[in-house]
Amino acid sequence: MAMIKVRRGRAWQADVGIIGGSGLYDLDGLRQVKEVSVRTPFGAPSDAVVLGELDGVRIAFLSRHGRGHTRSPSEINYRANVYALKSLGIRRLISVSAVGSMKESIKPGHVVFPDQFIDLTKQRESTFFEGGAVAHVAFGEPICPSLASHLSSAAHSVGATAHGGGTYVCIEGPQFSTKAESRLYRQWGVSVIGMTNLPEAKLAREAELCYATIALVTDYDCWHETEEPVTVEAILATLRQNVALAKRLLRASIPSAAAGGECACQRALREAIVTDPARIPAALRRKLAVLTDRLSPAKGKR
Ligand SMILES: CSC[C@H]1O[C@H](OP(=O)(O)O)[C@H](O)[C@@H]1O
Ligand SMILES: Nc1ncnc2[nH]cnc12
Repeated sequence: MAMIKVRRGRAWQADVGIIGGSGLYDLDGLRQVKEVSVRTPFGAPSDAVVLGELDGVRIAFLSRHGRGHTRSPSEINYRANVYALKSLGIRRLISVSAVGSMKESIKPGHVVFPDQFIDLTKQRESTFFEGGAVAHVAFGEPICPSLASHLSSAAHSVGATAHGGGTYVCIEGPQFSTKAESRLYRQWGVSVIGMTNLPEAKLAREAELCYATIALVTDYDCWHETEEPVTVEAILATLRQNVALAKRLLRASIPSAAAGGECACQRALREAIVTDPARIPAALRRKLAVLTDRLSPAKGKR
């Protein structure tokens, strides 16, 4: 396996990053595949990044929990994952995730493209900016509407039953919710429940990446009166049927997603860093360079 330390001299540039969640540990149809073990100043990503070409688009694929599913949602180093993909040059990041449904009409086997989040996590590192550099990015629209619309169009073309929009409540886990919690989230009007996407979306925004999620519905959590409460066994059984669909959907969406123009997500840091640059220690500036290089006067502040 190639070992690369990616900082400024980027050896291989990808267009689109994909983070595969539960059940999606690889991609079909990738050509000229190589694996790279990316080191980041935030530690090690969940696994090696798989690089390759899919229908002419350069892809960087990372398994969120690691191949073999070795990291729980609380143990995933989201910062290293997003930083590693950013350092490979991607501008768009597609997440694929298993979720529970919080509405009767959203059935196991369906696909949801959430556009909002509620954060109930408790112990996640969800910013790159700390220790002497402070940034506050806008997060009112946490999902890139343009990327989500490419995914949603592709969903129809591959025959998926898809729901556009909806709120994803992100719990800490790894335990599933209690019935009281599940009923409460339903009162909040959320559409789906999961344990991973919120820190990733925050970090993607700080990394100026367009981010959108393909949420594969696997269960009705534990609120449903007549369905069995969620179990891992049931989730994996539904995923076995759905992963092929998710792969087809990815393949159908990637060419148009990659061809999309620049959008506001890719300028998220422009007005966000409040710290006086003269006060940011040189070592921290180097650590953040992959994220902030574009903003330095030499590269032209857009
Ligand atoms: C294995 S079921 C619970 C697990 O699945 C989801 O993960 P991901 O978003 O990576 O597909 C959920 O958030 C839990 O981590
Ligand atoms: N019911 C559920 N709760 C949390 N995460 C999930 N991932 C898939 N189903 C889930």
